[in-house]
Amino acid sequence: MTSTLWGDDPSQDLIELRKRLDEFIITFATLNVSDLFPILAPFDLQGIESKAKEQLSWFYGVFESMINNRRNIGDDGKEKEKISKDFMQQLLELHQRGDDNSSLSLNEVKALLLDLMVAGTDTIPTTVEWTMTELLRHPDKMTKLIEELNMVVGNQNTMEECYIPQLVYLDAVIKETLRLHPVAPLLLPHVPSETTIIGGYTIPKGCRVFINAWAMQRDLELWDDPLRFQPERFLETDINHWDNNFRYLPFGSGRRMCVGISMAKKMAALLVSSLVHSFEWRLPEGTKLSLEDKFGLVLKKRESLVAIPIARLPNLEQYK
Ligand code: HEM
Repeated sequence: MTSTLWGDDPSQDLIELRKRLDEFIITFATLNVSDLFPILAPFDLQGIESKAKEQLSWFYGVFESMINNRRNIGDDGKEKEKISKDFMQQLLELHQRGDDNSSLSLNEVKALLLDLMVAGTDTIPTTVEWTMTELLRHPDKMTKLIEELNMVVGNQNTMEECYIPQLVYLDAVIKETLRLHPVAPLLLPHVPSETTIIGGYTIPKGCRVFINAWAMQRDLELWDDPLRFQPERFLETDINHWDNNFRYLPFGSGRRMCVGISMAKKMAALLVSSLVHSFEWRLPEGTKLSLEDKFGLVLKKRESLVAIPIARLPNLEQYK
């Protein structure tokens, strides 16, 4: 994720960055009484606001020093070429554009970098972990996926991105996992800019609205046998995250839906398919798979999945 955002900046301590990000996500997801009783907000009773400000200023300091490093890179062709494609460079170009309609302030650049780090870091590994858990719980679905991988990729090749469009069962497996285990179960809070009436309920301007996608995606009135892991349901119909019937919302909907969908779908598909194509997976003796989750900004497994990989490909060279 960080290499997509700002390439390989050797001045960054990635372990420290990851630790700080985990702490920031916890602060971000902590229930704040001021959100429920805005009159209490000035007192910051739990100290969440001051902590968040401190954490933000640490991240913004890191981004500022990276941006300054960028500015010090001269017109040396090689260096310029290396940084030209990363996200930070694209944002800085928008910052330097200087036209009022589309240029970004430096604070907006820093906020967007942090936004993408928070949104893109835990979501994909969590989706992969839930997918592998469901496949291990359902050996018949795992076998079907292995058969598809054998047919499309074959065991003489290594899984690569170019095979993804042909892996339709894999796509259905990931969609079904996101139906049962949406990583953002309540999406992100939305705030209407106008008072609206929806289904007879008045939603006042400025109030905070949470959408319970988790419950909608398990609703008996909307899905057949909703608690069953059944990827085939996505092969038989064309339910998709962009359709407008609002029963399947793993990436949200409308103008504020996830901006990372295409990266997320490709990375999750590449990771799951590489794991399943290259290895046979077994659970350690006596382990029972748990589906318990842990509520937070991202809906993670309560207990991490532990599984043992056994090489499946005939040629050990393929693992290098
Ligand atoms: C499987 C992985 C992912 C899932 C399930 C997911 C899901 C979501 C959901 C549900 C929202 C809130 C939408 C709403 O409230 O209507 C969201 C927002 C967002 N996501 Fe993702 N996401 C994933 C990966 C990513 C990645 C990899 C990135 C970045 C590269 C990303 C960037 C964002 C951003 C920036 C927003 C905020 C959009 C806005 O408020 O305008 N997401 N995502």
